[in-house]
Amino acid sequence: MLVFTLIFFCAILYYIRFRRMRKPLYEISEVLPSVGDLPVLGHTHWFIGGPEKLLSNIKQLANLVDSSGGQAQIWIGPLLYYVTLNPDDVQKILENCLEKDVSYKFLQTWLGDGLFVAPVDLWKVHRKVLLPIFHNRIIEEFLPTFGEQAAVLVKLLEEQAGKPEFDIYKYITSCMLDIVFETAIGEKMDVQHNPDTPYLRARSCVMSIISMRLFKAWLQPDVLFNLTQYAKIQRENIDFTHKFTDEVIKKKKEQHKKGELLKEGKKDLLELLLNRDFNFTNEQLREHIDSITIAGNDTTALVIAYALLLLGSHDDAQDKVVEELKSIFGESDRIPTKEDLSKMDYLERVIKETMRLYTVVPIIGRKTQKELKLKNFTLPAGVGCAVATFVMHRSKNLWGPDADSFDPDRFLPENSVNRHPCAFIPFSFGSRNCIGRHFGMMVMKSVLATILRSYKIKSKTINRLKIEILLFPVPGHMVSIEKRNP
Ligand code: HEM
Repeated sequence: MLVFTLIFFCAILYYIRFRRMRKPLYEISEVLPSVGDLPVLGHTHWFIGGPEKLLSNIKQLANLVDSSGGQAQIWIGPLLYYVTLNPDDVQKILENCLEKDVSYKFLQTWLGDGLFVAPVDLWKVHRKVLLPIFHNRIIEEFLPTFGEQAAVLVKLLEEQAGKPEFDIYKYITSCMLDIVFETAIGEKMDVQHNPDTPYLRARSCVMSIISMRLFKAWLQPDVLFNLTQYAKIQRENIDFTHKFTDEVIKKKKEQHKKGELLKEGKKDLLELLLNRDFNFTNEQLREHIDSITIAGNDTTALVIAYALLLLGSHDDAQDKVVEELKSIFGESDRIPTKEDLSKMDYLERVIKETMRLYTVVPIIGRKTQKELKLKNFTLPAGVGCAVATFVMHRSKNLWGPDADSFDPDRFLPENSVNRHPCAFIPFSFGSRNCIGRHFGMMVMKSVLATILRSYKIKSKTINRLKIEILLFPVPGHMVSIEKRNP
């Protein structure tokens, strides 16, 4: 009885302390608008269901937020989030809140303190060291790799030419894996010819478990997750992927020490990091390299595949891209150069419009570290901020009544002059934006230009989407292709 009374009192004391520590959150919660919440549950019920249901729930909730003034509080279990669709507030959040939200902790088990998830103090130091290796001048050195791998892709796609529709995403993601591995670590993986390796299986297994955990409330507490078989499977597969990168780093460091790496000419990102005057530990190197190869692969592959789906259902836009490519390349089948890419204005607008309509990183999560003064409220420290880019990118308030339709010319300079800098943020915004955005734009242009010079694409419109960390179409990226110059 005594023990029970003691536990009871301890629990009460803990609860009082917990409430007191979180007093500022409850105070702001009194004034922030709320929509779609239930007593006790808050908004947790909106985040239950499979990946497709989840996306449609989030869209419904966002519509409620939009129609009630564009900002609201969302409670997921004990976590308070502020959601705003107002670009001024989004700009303040992305410029001032550099700490990632707690939901990124599931990625941290894998990527440690890699740039993508690093705590802000460490991130500040490491971002400065990594920034120069993503300079345009360096990315331009990778153009031959982009072109060569895109040519392999075009060759492999021959097996589908003239046949019924197929999922083109698996071809593109293999091509992007080859590009990202060669440019990041100098390894020619040849995934395009060998898509089923133990390393790639391990990688996709970890991705699926993390994605599942992110949206299944009961798998989130470590104590519960560790009781499931997923915990063991995740550990084994993470260890496997870590071992792979560790071995590459060990080999490269030895070559670096012995002076065996080329002094001049093209270098991969890992070599460039070893050349920086900064002593990364092997573990930090692995965390950065893994973050880069993971953040740079599916994102770019998805945008390329969505662009093909959109062009496949908009013949006029596809014809315009092909005309532009003809004016640049004529009959030549050369690999795109820096000058070629700089002339692809219409293709660039197509890519931007694709990223607006299909924002592959649909939500960005940050956390206030200190008080943040917004237009109507001052948020205390410790509030999660959810920036729903995929909702903002289709907002009729920001993009007009035809926000849902495909119109690359929205991105003509004359149509963009009055646009808010945070109305279109597929690569996020502020100092913690995507470090690989120039890499991404160049690789997407190179690969799309190479595919579209060889094939005519046909597709139906996309009507079912799901969220699995990134934004995927439920039926896959189904297209049919025909050779342009058989
Ligand atoms: C279409 C292509 C891409 C899109 C849409 C994209 C989008 C994004 C977004 C939205 C963020 C911020 C995420 C957040 O704050 O939660 C981000 C960060 C990041 N991206 Fe990208 N990305 C793309 C391509 C790439 C590429 C090609 C690389 C590397 C080769 C890359 C590496 C990174 C890294 C390392 C970060 C973390 C940056 C930091 O926290 O300082 N991304 N990306």
